[in-house]
Amino acid sequence: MKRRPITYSKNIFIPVTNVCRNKCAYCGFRRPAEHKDAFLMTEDEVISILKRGAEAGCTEAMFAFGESPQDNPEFEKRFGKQLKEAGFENTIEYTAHLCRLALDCGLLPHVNGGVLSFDELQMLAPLNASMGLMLETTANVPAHKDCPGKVPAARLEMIENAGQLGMPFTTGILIGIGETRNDWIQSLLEIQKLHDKYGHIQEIILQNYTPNSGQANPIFDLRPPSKEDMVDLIVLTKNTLTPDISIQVAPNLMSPLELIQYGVTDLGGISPVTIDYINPESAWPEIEGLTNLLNSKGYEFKERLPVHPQFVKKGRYGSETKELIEKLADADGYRKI
Ligand SMILES: O=c1nc2n(C[C@H](O)[C@H](O)[C@H](O)CO)c3cc(O)ccc3cc-2c(=O)[nH]1
Ligand SMILES: C[C@H]1O[C@@H](n2cnc3c(N)ncnc32)[C@H](O)[C@@H]1O
Ligand code: MET
Ligand code: SF4
Repeated sequence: MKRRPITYSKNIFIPVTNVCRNKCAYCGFRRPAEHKDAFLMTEDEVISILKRGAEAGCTEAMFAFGESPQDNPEFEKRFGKQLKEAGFENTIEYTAHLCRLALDCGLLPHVNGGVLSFDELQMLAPLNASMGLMLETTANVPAHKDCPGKVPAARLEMIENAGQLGMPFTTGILIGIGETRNDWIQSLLEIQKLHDKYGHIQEIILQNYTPNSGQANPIFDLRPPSKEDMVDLIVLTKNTLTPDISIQVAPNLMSPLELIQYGVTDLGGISPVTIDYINPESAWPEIEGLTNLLNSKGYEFKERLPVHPQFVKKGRYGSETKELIEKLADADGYRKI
């Protein structure tokens, strides 16, 4: 029997702001608003990355950034003026504008800005090919101390809201953060439950916690998963979720060659242009080399859009992305070559 292809999306990563209301112990991306390296990207900075992405043939602009930065008065003090002068009340309004710029440059937005309210989701949904939020885990782990946005119920609620809005959605679980194996199963079951209700989950990311030098918080209860842990998780996922949900691992965090045979179907966003701002020391593999390697092992490696083929074929994505998706997709819903 012919295997289904392994897919990926050629993307750019736009980290709109690294200020965040949460303090995840594993995160090396966040900076306190008063820190010298805290930033809110300017429109010109974003445009410059968008242009480089378009030139390199990317189709996805992934906006991943700190959650509700304006909850922090220091953020308002330092960046409020920059936002207001650009004409925006808050980061989400600004992100909507950046999504429009991405579409103008020929790139399809995928926003993951942490927990968003229903109204915020509703504002961004038409401008996105798909959206995302990692569930992380259904467990209350110490690594999520002082993280209002990592309360499992808040995350599940947003994933449910995205389902009500009909958005193709990426979620996932992060392992090695103090959870148990039973928590993996509970997390998978909650994700499947929402998918049974709304049919909107396009992929589940199985992310292995990876230490990096940016971590500002004291590290407790964190353990980088072994290859064996990831294999167990992949097999569990394959046996728990319906097969219409892609199983994604990040090829810069663990060698995909040793994992794909267990049921991985997707390698997520790979960028020829930007680094992975979440794990900056973990370089992206080069796409051509990875393609040859996978082909030599008998796998087809196929480029998709940030919205998975079955949703492309159903016309299910943000209304304002329709024209570009129709231009970029082939008859099977993959990227046209
Ligand atoms: O480069 C990254 N891409 C991440 N992506 C993007 C992902 O790799 C792809 O862009 C999606 O498959 C959409 O095509 C995420 C997307 C989400 O919706 C939620 C979480 C992530 C996490 C990461 C990440 O840590 N690094
Ligand atoms: C964007 C996503 O990146 C994940 N994330 C955050 N920090 C790390 C890390 N050190 N290693 C692996 N994944 C991480 C979280 O799951 C978040 O939701
Ligand atoms: N801060 C958000 C979250 O952790 C988005 C990804 S991390 C920059 O959910
Ligand atoms: S992982 Fe996301 S939510 Fe957690 S501190 Fe980092 S930026 Fe904030």
